[in-house]
Amino acid sequence: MSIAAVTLPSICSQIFNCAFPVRATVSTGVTNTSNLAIEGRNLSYAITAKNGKLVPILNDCSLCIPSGQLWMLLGPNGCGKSTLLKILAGLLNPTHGAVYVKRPRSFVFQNPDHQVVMPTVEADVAFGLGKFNLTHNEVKSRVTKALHAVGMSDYLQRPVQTLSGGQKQRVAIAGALAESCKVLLLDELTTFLDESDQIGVIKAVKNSLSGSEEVTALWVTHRLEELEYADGAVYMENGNVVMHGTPSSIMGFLKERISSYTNRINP
Ligand SMILES: Nc1ncnc2c1ncn2[C@@H]1O[C@H](COP(=O)(O)OP(=O)(O)OP(=O)(O)O)[C@@H](O)[C@H]1O
Repeated sequence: MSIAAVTLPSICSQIFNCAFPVRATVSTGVTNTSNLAIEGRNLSYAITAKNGKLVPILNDCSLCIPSGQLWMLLGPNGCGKSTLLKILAGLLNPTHGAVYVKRPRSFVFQNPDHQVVMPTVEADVAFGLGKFNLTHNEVKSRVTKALHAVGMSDYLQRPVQTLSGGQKQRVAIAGALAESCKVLLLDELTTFLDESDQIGVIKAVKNSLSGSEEVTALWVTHRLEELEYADGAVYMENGNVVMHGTPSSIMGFLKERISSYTNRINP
């Protein structure tokens, strides 16, 4: 499949049955008029090097992700995945372009030991709810529901230091869900996990999207096998969004790439 066949506007119009773009833009972002949870348009990001020169990290990246779906953000080391995710999380400001992400949004970090801060699972998931002025019963109900969504109901009183890496990631995701987060931005959560923890976390994310409230997840990964759990994927190289589409179209494209590379080095 050629890259041109799956450019962003064609994918957006296939998914949403509309032309791209169909919305008003303001200088600080994008006003969303369709059922998109995440939209980035022509996003660029550069840093200023010590010699004062601008070093481009992202070049004119566009993507759109429908509500209620799990999408993967894939690409080789250093292509800009985490930078793009941080822009979507509001942790970095793009040098150019417009971004819309449904609120509240939550960024979950790679290292499971950086995720959990309280002594028990229950206290950790409840931690972020302090700002909402909820009753004790409301807190309890949100914590229970969120832990159920990630398959951790039986761990309510567990000291967090006794959890595996994947269980810590699931507790962190439960914390975001308890806060009624609409968008989960997940940065290479499975990097430090063994295979069973890895699958447990992906399934927990998938399950957390199937509830009544529409939660959307964007998952950064290196692992192609994780694509099978996704509803869609964005593939990046060298600071560019190269392709945006269904997992099978991305997989086909990557297989073609790998086989042409293999043919070149081993004719
Ligand atoms: N603050 C910074 N200063 C200098 N270079 C940076 C900075 N932030 C990112 N970069 C560079 O930008 C490029 C993209 O980094 P980024 O972390 O977004 O890539 P990535 O695709 O997430 O990589 P990985 O898969 O290895 O985590 C890399 O070459 C990185 O070294």
